[in-house]
Amino acid sequence: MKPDIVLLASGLTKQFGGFTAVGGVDLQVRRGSIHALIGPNGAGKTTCFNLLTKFLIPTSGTILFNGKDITRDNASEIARKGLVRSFQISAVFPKLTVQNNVRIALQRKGGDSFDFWRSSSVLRKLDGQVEQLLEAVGLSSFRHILAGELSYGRKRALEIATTLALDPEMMLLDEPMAGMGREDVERIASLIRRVSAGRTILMVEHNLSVVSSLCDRITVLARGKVLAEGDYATVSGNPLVVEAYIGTGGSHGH
Ligand SMILES: Nc1ncnc2c1ncn2[C@@H]1O[C@H](COP(=O)(O)OP(=O)(O)OP(=O)(O)O)[C@@H](O)[C@H]1O
Repeated sequence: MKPDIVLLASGLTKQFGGFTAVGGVDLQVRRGSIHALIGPNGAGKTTCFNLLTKFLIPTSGTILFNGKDITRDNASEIARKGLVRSFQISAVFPKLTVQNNVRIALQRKGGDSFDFWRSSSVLRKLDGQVEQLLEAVGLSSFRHILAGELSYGRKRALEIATTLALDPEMMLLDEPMAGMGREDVERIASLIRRVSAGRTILMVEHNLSVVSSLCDRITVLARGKVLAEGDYATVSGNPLVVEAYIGTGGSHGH
């Protein structure tokens, strides 16, 4: 049986020269949860995220995915194991239609061979999957639009579709709401809630109202360390968290 803790980081540390950006972070992400990593500016969220998604190599510490050590794996190795970072691995091609972007993502998962294209039954199956994914992210009526012409929020929805095409067990989202207007934020939040069924999601997110309504569990980082952890009510009521946010002028750059 797979462990209840799908992603487990222990003593995760990253130093840049003499500066410790992340220092001894322990993180446990429970299977099936939506988990957020928050914290004031410079807390080490991005560095931590890059360590977990293998964009950076830790100075020390270990990362286990489904109980297996992935500390030394690269980004494509962990993607094959079911741990996929959205918005990076799933690049969107702006000159292709929405539909073809999803098709290519599915084709990648399928192995990308010549035989693949020759079999019409495989092609029909693929069409069905494209349809399902477009529907899942609310882009069915935009299928023939070039991806580059989509609004910002819909582009993000397309990125989620191309990530879902890989059918990841765990999705890592880097600030999914960054740069969005309120309407898009609500649309993407409900999309994330829908696609979280049967998966685990870890996200770095600055928008605290999104975090409060979407996430089951929140880890607050400050100065490269875990300051608090729990549900939103617990962490937002923690005086250390309030102080950390006030001390650095908040997380929104005001
Ligand atoms: N490549 C690097 N070289 C040197 N220092 C770095 C590097 N990357 C990050 N840092 C430093 O590490 C600290 C943590 O940065 P990080 O970007 O992880 O924080 P963050 O919580 O994501 O901040 P923000 O909310 O502002 O994006 C910062 O002080 C930053 O200047």
